[in-house]
Amino acid sequence: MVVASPNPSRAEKPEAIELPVINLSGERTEVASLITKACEEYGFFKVINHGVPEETVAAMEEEGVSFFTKPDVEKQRAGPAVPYGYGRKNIGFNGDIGEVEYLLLHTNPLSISQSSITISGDPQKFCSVVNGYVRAVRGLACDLLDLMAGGLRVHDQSLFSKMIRDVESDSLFRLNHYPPSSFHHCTTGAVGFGEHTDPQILTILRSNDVGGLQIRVADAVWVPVPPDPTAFCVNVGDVLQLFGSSLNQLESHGKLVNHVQLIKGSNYDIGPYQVESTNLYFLKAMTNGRFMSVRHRALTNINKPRISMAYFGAPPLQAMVTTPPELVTPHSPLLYRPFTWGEYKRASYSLQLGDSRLQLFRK
Ligand SMILES: O=C(O)CCC(=O)C(=O)O
Ligand SMILES: [Fe+2]
Repeated sequence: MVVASPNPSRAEKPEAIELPVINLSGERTEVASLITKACEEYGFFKVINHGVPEETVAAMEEEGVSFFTKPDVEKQRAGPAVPYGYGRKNIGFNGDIGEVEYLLLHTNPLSISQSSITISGDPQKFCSVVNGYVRAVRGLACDLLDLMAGGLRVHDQSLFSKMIRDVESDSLFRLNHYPPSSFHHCTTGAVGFGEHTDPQILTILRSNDVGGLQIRVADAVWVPVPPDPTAFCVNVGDVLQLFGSSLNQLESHGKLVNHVQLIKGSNYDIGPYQVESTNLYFLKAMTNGRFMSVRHRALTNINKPRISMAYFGAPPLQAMVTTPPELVTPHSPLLYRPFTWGEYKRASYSLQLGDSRLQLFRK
C-alpha cells in the first residue's frame, strides 16, 4: 500500500472525493457487484433510491435540531453519556475531545423509550420518531448486507444482516451536532469528531447540507466528502472487514491509493511516498479483510451548524464474529481469530478513538 510520508506539507486541502453512488433500484445482481466493489476499493459509498421516506429523515432531523437548540441545563438532563445519553466534547472514556455535542442511543425500543424521557418534552413523539427512523435505516442496512453477502458469494446471504435483525442486536444511533466554528471564535473548521474507524458492522450516515465529513486516504491525507442530503453515506465497520484477507488484497485498494496519486500529481505536495508495511490505516474483520473499514473524521463548518445522524448496525454482545469459511482460502488465509462482539466492544471502549483495535485480534 502506498502512503504519504508522515510530515506532509499542504496535505490539508486535497480535492473532494466522489464516492461511488449506488442506485438501489437497479438490477440486483449488478447492484450487489457494484456495492462489493465499492466496499473493496473505498470502504465508503452513497446510496440513492434507498426507500427511506424523506419525511422519516426530516422528522428525525427536526427532533435533533429541537433538542440541540435547547438551553444547556435542559440538555444536561439527558446526560452524561455513560455510555448512552447526551454528551458534549468528551467522546468515550479515554480523553477524546471534539467540538461536538451528541445524543447516543441504544436502538433497543425499551432503551429508546427510557432515554426519551429526559431528552424531550414530548417523549412519546421523540420515541416514535426515533423508532421510525431506526426501523427504516435498519431495513436499508439489512438490504445492503444481503447484497454484500451475495456479492461476496457467501452461501447464507442473510449471514451478516441477521446479526442486526436479532432482537438483542447491540446497534446504536447517534445524533451529532457540530456548532459553527465561529461560535468558538475560530476562523477555520475545528475537529468535531476525531479520526477513527467505526467498530460495528456497517454505518448508515446522513447529514444536513453542511460539509465536514472527511476520509483518510493515507497517512495525514484527508479528503472531504461533499454533503448530499438526498443520499445516505454508507461505510464498512471493523466487524464487516473481519467477515471477508490476505495481504495481497490489502495492497489492492486501488481507488483510494489512486486518489493519493492524483493528489501527488496535482498541486498538492504530500512529500515522498513510502510503502506501508503494516495495516494501520485500513482495518478490516467479517470479510477477512476484503472490505475496508476506513478512517474518517468530521470537522466543524466555519459558519453553519452541522447535524449528522449515524446508525451503527452491530451484532448481539454474545455473538461470535468470525469469517465465513468460504472466504478463507490458501490465497486468503484467516486473518483474525474469532471473538465475540462484546469482547471487541470492550477493547474499543478501553482505547482512544484513533487507536487501532482490530489488530489486537490478528492471528
Ligand atoms: O458527523 C459525521 O459526519 C461523522 C460522524 C461519525 O463518524 C460517527 O459518529 O462515528
Ligand atoms: Fe464514524
